[in-house]
Amino acid sequence: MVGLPARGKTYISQKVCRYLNWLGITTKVFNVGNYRRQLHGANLPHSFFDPHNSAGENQRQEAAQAALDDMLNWLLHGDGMVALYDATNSTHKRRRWLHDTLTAQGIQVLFIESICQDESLVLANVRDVKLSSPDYQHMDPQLAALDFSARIDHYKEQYETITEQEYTYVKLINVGSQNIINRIQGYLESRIVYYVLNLHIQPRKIYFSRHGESQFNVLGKIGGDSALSEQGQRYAAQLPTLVQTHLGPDRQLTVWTSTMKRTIQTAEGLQYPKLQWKALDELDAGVCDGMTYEEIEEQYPEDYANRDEDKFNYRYRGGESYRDVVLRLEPIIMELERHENILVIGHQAILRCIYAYFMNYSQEDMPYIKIPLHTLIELTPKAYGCEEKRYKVDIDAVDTHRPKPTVETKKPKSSKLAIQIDSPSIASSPSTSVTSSPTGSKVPVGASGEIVRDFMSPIVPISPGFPPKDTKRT
Ligand SMILES: O=P(O)(O)OC[C@H]1O[C@@](CO)(OP(=O)(O)O)[C@@H](O)[C@@H]1O
Repeated sequence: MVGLPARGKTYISQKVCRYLNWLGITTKVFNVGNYRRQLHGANLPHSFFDPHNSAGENQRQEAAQAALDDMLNWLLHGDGMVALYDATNSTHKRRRWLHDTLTAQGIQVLFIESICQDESLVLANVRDVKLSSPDYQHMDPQLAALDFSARIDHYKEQYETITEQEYTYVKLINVGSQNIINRIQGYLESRIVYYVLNLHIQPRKIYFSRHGESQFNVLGKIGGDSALSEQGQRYAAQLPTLVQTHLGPDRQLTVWTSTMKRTIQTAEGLQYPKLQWKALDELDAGVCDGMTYEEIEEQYPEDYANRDEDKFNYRYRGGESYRDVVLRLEPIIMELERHENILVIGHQAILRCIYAYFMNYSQEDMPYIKIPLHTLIELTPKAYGCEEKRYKVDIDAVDTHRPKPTVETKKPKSSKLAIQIDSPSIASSPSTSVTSSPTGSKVPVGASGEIVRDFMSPIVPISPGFPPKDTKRT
């Protein structure tokens, strides 16, 4: 990261970290401020950051070195794939040191610089985030704000924006009003850049609701494309008032559904623009589609046990795993980041994956998150996470949640574990097969006239022709 204090560097680092971990790319943030507090204590006066204070300068370099050592250790000897080095890194000298140390170890470096000239945004960030940091605990907020702006001034004295044309970098100027990218190479860098370009900080709400109870839900059958049950229809009828009550009148909202009957019917009464996404269709249960869990256990006992063993990676025969679903939901995450108020009317597995991204759940816990029927979930993105509220509607519905099996309830482990390690195309176990459905329909218009967006279609094209890069890590 590169930028003056209070330019959203920590926010961006944490978002990128969450996004990459969600995709299965082991990522960690190394925040130099935390090392500085550990080594030299919090509550340091702004003079500590004065570039003419050589003692302070040395101590800051000590913290920077300690963070870099840990980061290198984690990347080279731990399981780290991507690390975010969260500090101001605001001089050519500091960046040269970082760049040379990292590239000498075969680590690919991408600088993300955040520039914000809008003083009101900077002040809001100081007020909302910085004053509650351990640096200013027990301090009068007004004095703390003055101290922090004096700290920013010290950094401004030395600040050098990135001009090093030989480096790979992205500059984010005034939260998306202008972006500059330089020498971006390879898939991972492109993904990260594409992601940060979609981030915004406008206040907004993200709503999730499963479809109303379906006829298959009542029968205990999974998958299918059944219509709503009577109770489900009652939920659909109440949803518009529920949404309006919590969103507020006259507020804009876009409603996303899958292409399946149960979500489309649930959205029917909502008077907002709607969009159907193929990518939001429920996890494809392959040969088990339309069966109850009991029937699956009877007819495919090994598969049943294997799913309990590793639910995230287990791929239904001819269907999908949660891991597959995460990959096909990536464009949805990009679009969710880009948009303002959104209501996603989805399915159990789909909403678990999206919710896990926002609420930072591990891949292991993701398939067991409780997303009950007839409940509206409201997320309000804040500086470093989301605030959550759940509104349960008083209309009975079946409970489709199956808890994580404990050691006692687990079936004996099968010798033929159907685990998919990476992408669908490299599945090797005979009991796994590549899914056919998520390539999805290319039909642009849905049955009821809405636009259907295939999950593979890019929303903003990434410039082609980035030169290929070697196997170095970022
Ligand atoms: O991964 P598990 O826990 O099986 O949950 C996913 C299942 O949830 C269900 C309900 O059991 O979703 P939905 O209500 O959207 O139909 C199934 O269709 C789907 O296979």
